[in-house]
Amino acid sequence: MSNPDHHTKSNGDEPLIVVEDLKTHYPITEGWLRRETGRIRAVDGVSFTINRGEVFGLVGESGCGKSTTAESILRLEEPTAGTVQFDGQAITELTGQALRSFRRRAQLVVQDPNEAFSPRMTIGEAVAEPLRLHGMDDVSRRRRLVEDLLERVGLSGTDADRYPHEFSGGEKQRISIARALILNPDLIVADEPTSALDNRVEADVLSLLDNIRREYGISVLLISHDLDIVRRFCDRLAVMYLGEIVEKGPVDTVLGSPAHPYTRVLLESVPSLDPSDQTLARPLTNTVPDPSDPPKGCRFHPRCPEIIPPEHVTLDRDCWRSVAEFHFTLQMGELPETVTEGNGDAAAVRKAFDLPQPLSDDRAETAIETASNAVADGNTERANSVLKEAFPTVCEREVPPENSVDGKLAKCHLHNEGSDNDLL
Ligand SMILES: Nc1ncnc2c1ncn2[C@@H]1O[C@H](COP(=O)(O)OP(=O)(O)OP(=O)(O)O)[C@@H](O)[C@H]1O
Repeated sequence: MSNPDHHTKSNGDEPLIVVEDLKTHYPITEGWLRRETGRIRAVDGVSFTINRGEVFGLVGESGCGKSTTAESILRLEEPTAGTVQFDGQAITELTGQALRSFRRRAQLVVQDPNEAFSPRMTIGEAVAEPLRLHGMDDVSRRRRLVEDLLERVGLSGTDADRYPHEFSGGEKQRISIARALILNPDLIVADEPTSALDNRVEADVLSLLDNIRREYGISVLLISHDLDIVRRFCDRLAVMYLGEIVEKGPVDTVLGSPAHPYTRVLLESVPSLDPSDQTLARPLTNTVPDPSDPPKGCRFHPRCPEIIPPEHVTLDRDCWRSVAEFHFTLQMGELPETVTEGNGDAAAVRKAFDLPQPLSDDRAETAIETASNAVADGNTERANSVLKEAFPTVCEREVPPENSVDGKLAKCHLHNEGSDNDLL
């Protein structure tokens, strides 16, 4: 691309972006003195790298911290801790000219192109605006660059004189991409770039992004909750849950043979003929915990269909899953409609959770009997404490390390070195 603002891109093999233990917390305040009473731990210790010219995907349910991660990388949010290196420089230390250069080299494409343009500015003016702001005063030169870029994103040079309302959503997103490209960036952050578009246009816009990164060697951070999009367009990805990355690695291996139970839940179906495997793709509980008070140990443990039983428990997998579902459903306050606390019907409690009577493990049976009686007596607090004491799990007790599993990293106790939990 001929661009006077062109900077020399480093061709080193080192990654373009290195994020280390990044934390971005939002304070929760109270009263007119705005006293801090807590913190939303939107991003809570994430590490990953983005290589030059690659598309890196960040996936996870709404609210898991994807946008906050992106905003922290772009310095739109101030990180609470950790570092982000961009081409070897810590972005939080940039000031003056270096900061301006960074702003030019890292561009954002937002979700909704309908909100990205002023209705009073022509498309040409909008696309040229970053050039003007960065000091290029030569109007005809700006115009040439804009026309060239509009053609590259599949529009015509003469479209520069038209206004945003004359374009469809997909065309507007192409124009947003042209605007992001005009300063010859090294990184484009695309935050759910097609969520406001219909499926047909979505594929066109994503193919455009893909072509552009191939043509210009630009890195793309693609944020999406849609695993199909990530599968088609990304080289590597990170899966986020409650402010943490639970699994990361090449797209083929992470989505082809996910190592983390949460990734399996996101994928929804385990490719297996064994129907009991299907239950492993369904979370134990539905509520995503509050990011200001995340669960101890593994943050996914109250929902994890593959939660590890205590060593002394000898139940088979399905039965243990029923016990765990009872335990955490009660803890999260999600009892099914068929269970009425305090109605004296302990059998209904067992039935609702598919807990056979008696269980094959005596200690487990005693605990389940006591806990279901406590629910039937309306004493869920006692039921909770009985279950907590009877079924201690490493998943609740300890924060899992990042374990390497067949070319991916998974933050899960199932893959701890020396663990035979893979057999579960
Ligand atoms: N400016 C803010 N102030 C306070 N809390 C915030 C702010 N921005 C985000 N949050 C909270 O931080 C958490 C992470 O939000 P974030 O938008 O990063 O998640 P996300 O994965 O991008 O979700 P979505 O897909 O819905 O955009 C959420 O609990 C959200 O409510």
